[in-house]
Amino acid sequence: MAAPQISSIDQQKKELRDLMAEKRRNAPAHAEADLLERLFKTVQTYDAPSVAAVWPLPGEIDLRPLCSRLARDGRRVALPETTSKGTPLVFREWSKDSSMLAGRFGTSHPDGPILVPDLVLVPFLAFDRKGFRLGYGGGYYDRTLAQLNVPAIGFGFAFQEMKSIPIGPYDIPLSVVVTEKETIQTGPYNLEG
Ligand SMILES: Nc1nc2c(c(=O)[nH]1)N(C=O)[C@@H](CNc1ccc(C(=O)N[C@@H](CCC(=O)O)C(=O)O)cc1)CN2
Ligand SMILES: Nc1ncnc2c1ncn2[C@@H]1O[C@H](COP(=O)(O)OP(=O)(O)OP(=O)(O)O)[C@@H](O)[C@H]1O
Repeated sequence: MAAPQISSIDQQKKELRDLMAEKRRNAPAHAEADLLERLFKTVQTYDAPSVAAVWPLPGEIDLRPLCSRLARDGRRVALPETTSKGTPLVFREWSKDSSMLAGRFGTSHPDGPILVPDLVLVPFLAFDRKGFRLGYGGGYYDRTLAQLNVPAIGFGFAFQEMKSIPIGPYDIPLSVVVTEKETIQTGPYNLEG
């Protein structure tokens, strides 16, 4: 039987994914709190009534304290439900009393109504200064952002920066990338949303 064809971009992405997952396991402790603080301040510059965050997978940056803070600040908070492969994410409203349901690939989503966000916080394994990112390879955020057309704020640690991320035909650049060290304006939406 012939081996499955993997494009060279997909192969490069797989190698970067393995490297960045390893680096993230060694992240310093204070960096995460610094990142959440900067991310909160960045969200505050957007006039977005509803903000999509993510519920952490093991080893990921934990946005749960930020979710609570955004809700207290008067934003509606949405979290993604991981839909079947090849379809955009669906976002569901979260509040501190929400029950969480188990979803695909170990993800969790709130047992709440669908809420279309005005701003999306996007996780990544690696990013570059043009706003391109490397995710888990599901293509979920690219499909979702293509459909929503709202600003996307990427968040991660400074060491996740790469000189250049291999770009595929569907990759949509982030508007801003927030790390524990800086807030990098990358895309066309910038601060005005
Ligand atoms: N916390 C969190 N939630 C998130 C994401 C994320 O990166 N972090 N996503 C960001 O997109 C979406 C979920 N995307 C994911 C895509 C693939 C896999 C995954 O583990 N895939 C397996 C095998 C897939 C398969 O069976 O084909 C793997 O890659 O080994 C996990 C999450 C939405 N929710
Ligand atoms: N809008 C789209 N329409 C069709 N295919 C797409 C679209 N967006 C992404 N894909 C495909 O999905 C696959 C995975 O994409 P990619 O490697 O960019 O995922 P990722 O951004 O790393 O993952 P994620 O967004 O889930 O974190 C690729 O084969 C890509 O071509």
